[in-house]
Amino acid sequence: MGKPVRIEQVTKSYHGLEALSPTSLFLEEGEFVSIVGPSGCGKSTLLRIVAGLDTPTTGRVSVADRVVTQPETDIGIVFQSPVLLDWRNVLDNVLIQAEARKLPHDVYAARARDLLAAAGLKGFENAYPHQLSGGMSQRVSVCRALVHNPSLLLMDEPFGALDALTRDQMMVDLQKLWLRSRPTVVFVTHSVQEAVFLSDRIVVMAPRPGRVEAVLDVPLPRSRRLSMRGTAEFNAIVDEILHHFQRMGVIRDEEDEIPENTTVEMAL
Ligand SMILES: Nc1ncnc2c1ncn2[C@@H]1O[C@H](COP(=O)(O)OP(=O)(O)OP(=O)(O)O)[C@@H](O)[C@H]1O
Repeated sequence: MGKPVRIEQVTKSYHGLEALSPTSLFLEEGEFVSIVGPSGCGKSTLLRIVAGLDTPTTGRVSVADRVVTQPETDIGIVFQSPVLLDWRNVLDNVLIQAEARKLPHDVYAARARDLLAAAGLKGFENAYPHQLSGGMSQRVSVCRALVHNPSLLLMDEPFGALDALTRDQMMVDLQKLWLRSRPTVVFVTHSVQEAVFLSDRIVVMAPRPGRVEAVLDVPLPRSRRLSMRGTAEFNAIVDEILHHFQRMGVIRDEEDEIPENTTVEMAL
């Protein structure tokens, strides 16, 4: 189970310019929270600060009451690009995290195989990165981020480079993997539908300077199925988020209204 994360009045300025204005957020243990917002609103900055890869200008982040002051070790991170090592096979790429933490190889090799099977990669353990599709490579990255059973999983547009069908499958698979161990998740995405499908709560961010515009609950039952995207409950939440972006002037259409069931992938 994941640990709670407390973000308290965090700001970030670069060269005197405020990229992120005071941001506070509390993530409960095992909660899946997505951050959506236009380019440049500080999503990646906030994620890096939570990971301890960057320091806030003011404010602080704590994970289970311990203030983050350096790169966290009990976390898994997935970026948009899979960053696999070409000379290591799939299993050995997943095991990098375990090796870096000097964890027992046999135990973690079994766990890696189990995760790969759950991610639909059974039979590919000995394949090399150049033999994988983009979706398969990103599945390997997700397994690598989870193999040491982290209490916090941070994902920065992990499916952004994938085609729509692969993204759909990745959402389903990620939900399945998350439900197995329930780490606390911060998931940055430009896809409103992806955020609604996966999240317990969604943070809508506004740009210049980056700030939290709204936080929405997603009270849809789990485990969620792709067909849920056709339901009124699902689309009401999508519409609510889109209206926030309309109000901010981030998206517009000709009549300045959002048509029913609009799919906004990357208008942001
Ligand atoms: N190292 C840096 N030096 C100077 N400015 C930076 C640096 N990193 C980020 N910024 C600025 O901070 C702001 C927020 O950037 P950030 O990458 O967090 O946004 P984002 O919401 O993740 O954007 P995107 O969706 O395009 O990835 C931007 O205006 C960016 O130019």
